[in-house]
Amino acid sequence: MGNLNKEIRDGDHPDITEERLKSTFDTHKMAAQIYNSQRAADRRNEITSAVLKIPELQDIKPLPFLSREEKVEEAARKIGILSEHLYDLVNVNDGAELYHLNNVVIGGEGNPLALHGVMFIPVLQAQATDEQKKKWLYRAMKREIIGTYAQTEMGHGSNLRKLETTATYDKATEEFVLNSPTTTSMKWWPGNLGKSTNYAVVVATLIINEKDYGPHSFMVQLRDENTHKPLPNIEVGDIGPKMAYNATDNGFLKLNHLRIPRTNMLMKHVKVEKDGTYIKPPHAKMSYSAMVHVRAHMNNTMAYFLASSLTIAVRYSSIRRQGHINPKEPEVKVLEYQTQQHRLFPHIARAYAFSFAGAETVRLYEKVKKDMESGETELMADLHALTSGLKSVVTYLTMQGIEQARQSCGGHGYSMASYISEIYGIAIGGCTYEGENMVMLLQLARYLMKAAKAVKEGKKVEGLVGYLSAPDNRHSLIDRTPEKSYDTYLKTFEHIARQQIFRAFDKLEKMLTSGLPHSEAWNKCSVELTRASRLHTRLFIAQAFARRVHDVVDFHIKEALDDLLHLHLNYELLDVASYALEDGHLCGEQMNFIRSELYRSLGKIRPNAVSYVDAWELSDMELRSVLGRRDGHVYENLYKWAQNSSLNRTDVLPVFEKYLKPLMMSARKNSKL
Ligand SMILES: CCCCCCC/C=C/C(=O)SCCNC(=O)CCNC(=O)[C@H](O)C(C)(C)COP(=O)(O)OP(=O)(O)OC[C@H]1O[C@@H](n2cnc3c(N)ncnc32)[C@H](O)[C@@H]1OP(=O)(O)O
Ligand SMILES: Cc1cc2nc3c(=O)[nH]c(=O)nc-3n(C[C@H](O)[C@H](O)[C@H](O)COP(=O)(O)OP(=O)(O)OC[C@H]3O[C@@H](n4cnc5c(N)ncnc54)[C@H](O)[C@@H]3O)c2cc1C
Repeated sequence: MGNLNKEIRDGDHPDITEERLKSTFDTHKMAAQIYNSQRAADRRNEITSAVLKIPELQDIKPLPFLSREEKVEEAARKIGILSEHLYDLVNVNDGAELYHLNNVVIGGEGNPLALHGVMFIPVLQAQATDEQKKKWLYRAMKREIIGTYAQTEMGHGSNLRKLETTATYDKATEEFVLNSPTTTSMKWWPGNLGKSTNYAVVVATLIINEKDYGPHSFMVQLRDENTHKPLPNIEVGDIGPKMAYNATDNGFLKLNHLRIPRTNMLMKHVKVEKDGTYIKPPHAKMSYSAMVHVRAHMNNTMAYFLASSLTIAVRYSSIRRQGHINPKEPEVKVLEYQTQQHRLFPHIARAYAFSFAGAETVRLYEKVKKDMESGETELMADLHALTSGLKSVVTYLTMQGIEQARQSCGGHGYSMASYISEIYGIAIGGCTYEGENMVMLLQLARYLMKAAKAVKEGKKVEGLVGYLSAPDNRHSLIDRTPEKSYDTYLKTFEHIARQQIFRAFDKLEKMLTSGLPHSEAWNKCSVELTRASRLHTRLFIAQAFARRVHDVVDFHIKEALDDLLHLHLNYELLDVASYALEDGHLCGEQMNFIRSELYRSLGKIRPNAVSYVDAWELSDMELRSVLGRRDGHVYENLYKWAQNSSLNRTDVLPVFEKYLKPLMMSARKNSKL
């Protein structure tokens, strides 16, 4: 039968092997849950193995030792090699496989084609007519052209209706004139816009006969296809170094009365006729599809970032020995400390939860995408609400989890050798891009307030907000049901979300009734509204986790996931319990029950801790972390890693002669006086 944990190898650090031998489940079968099928989990490993056999695809040196220019060049070099070998080597054939290939070979710091795949191609697929697809999409898919999605401006990102870049229709020439009239109207941030791309879908405010029709998408060629020089009337460049993600050239773009043909407006759903007649799309927000595409996939991206940092932290915690629990025994693995377990295990549960919630979200997204093809838009509002809430909650909780992982590695966590700080820097961009988190929570709140209004008017609501119409218990029964019956937990989460949604609703109504204009009342309620959105979203995540565990057939996998779910429900409930204590839904005794269940859960998770993270099957190449090495041999490799520092090239640096020696000489001279 072999070992249940598939990472066990001869020669590994005995402390990590000891952990793996305790596994109660097959880590590769667990990977099938995480990646949604055994086939997908197998393919990931096949792809990793194929990559490991190609020497040119390995990092030239650890990425933290590269300058920004070297990072950009290294990513482009690898993209070139990958493009040559993509099909013959590993036969990569879907988005998830490409994403994995990219993570292994290039990593999260970005590459010249990052936005090309993530937004440029999806926006053309969703918004281009068949004719436009022939012109640009197929060329883009073959990588004959490289594009990006240029929407955000220096002065406006969140409020799309105030974008200053204009696209004014000139009926006489059947052209749009694209113009950035001010400094703040420059496109600012789009990924790969700076140096890599030669095309962009530019989002600009459409003006016809002096009437503002709001943001619309236009295809703009930025650079000559052969020389890569910017075309006339176009100023384009890189916006400079960022907190992380520095292999990507996020850029600026100024358009100076640039003329493009009328047929460069993406017109699958919306049209401007030759005579300037505007034909509305079936749904006003269809042109926001590229953003919804990314938001729908962000749960999985964030789960991946969180899982990466936890793999590093948990593996390291299993070989790091420091201090004693029993003074008569040797120093313990730091993973034995309850505080370490409490710091890490709930985040492991969250990473699993995000990935299960992510799978449900992608399914809904695929359905809505298909519906939209035929002009059917009924589920767009549900999808927008769901992705807005999840995007905000998941990125925020991921940020918390990664930082806990870093701190759990002590001093070495602060070194780039852990690579956690880079993962953190990349991941937290997600709190901002694709809609700043507060802004998106308030989008969900609009949907929740509509549902609350309907319930108050005696109507029944269904779907994601169905629980608002369902019967509610005055008091939670959480400590009065058999173990592993999660319904009472979920009912308590429902109660908490429902109470907060109606609290926000009542506050808003009261202000409106007192005569306050809607936008002012909304602003005065907005903290309460964002709370409602967070609680609704956290309920959805818990439900998605429970649904997945319910559906698992394999006994050992189900049992292991059940333990994680139990931890998740108790930890998350403690985190939001004040809402339920406020109205007496939970009492002090029940809080004690939840706390003791949480501590019991930590103990249950402990023997499988390394196996839970191993099940993500993240190779050393993609983790890029000395602390997170699969074999556990951290210390000797930390020393080797430090040898890469350019400061170690010579024993004495020129700064010694230049500054330090004179400083010390003069100090010595002064002390002799
Ligand atoms: C690993 C690293 C990878 C890095 C890749 C990073 C790539 C990053 C790319 C980007 O960041 S691209 C730029 C992203 N920018 C944003 O996300 C901007 C955020 N702002 C918006 O999306 C919109 O401005 C807004 C906040 C949604 C508001 O839009 P608008 O002003 O037009 O609408 P409202 O008046 O607020 O709402 C009207 C109505 O429309 C509904 N609605 C809005 N969006 C959608 C949608 N996408 N689908 C369906 N419905 C939508 C909204 O709910 C309102 O409905 P009602 O309440 O009136 O019924
Ligand atoms: C790494 C990264 C990659 C990016 N890639 C791209 C890209 O490829 N293409 C692209 O077009 N853009 C890109 N962006 C830009 C990104 O989408 C925007 O920065 C983002 O949407 C936030 O908009 P903003 O910068 O205008 O923030 P602001 O709106 O200025 O936010 C500032 C503060 O104001 C608050 N705020 C704003 N409006 C409201 C409101 N209505 N109610 C309450 N509070 C509000 C926010 O909550 C926040 O606290 C990227 C950004 C980053 C960081």
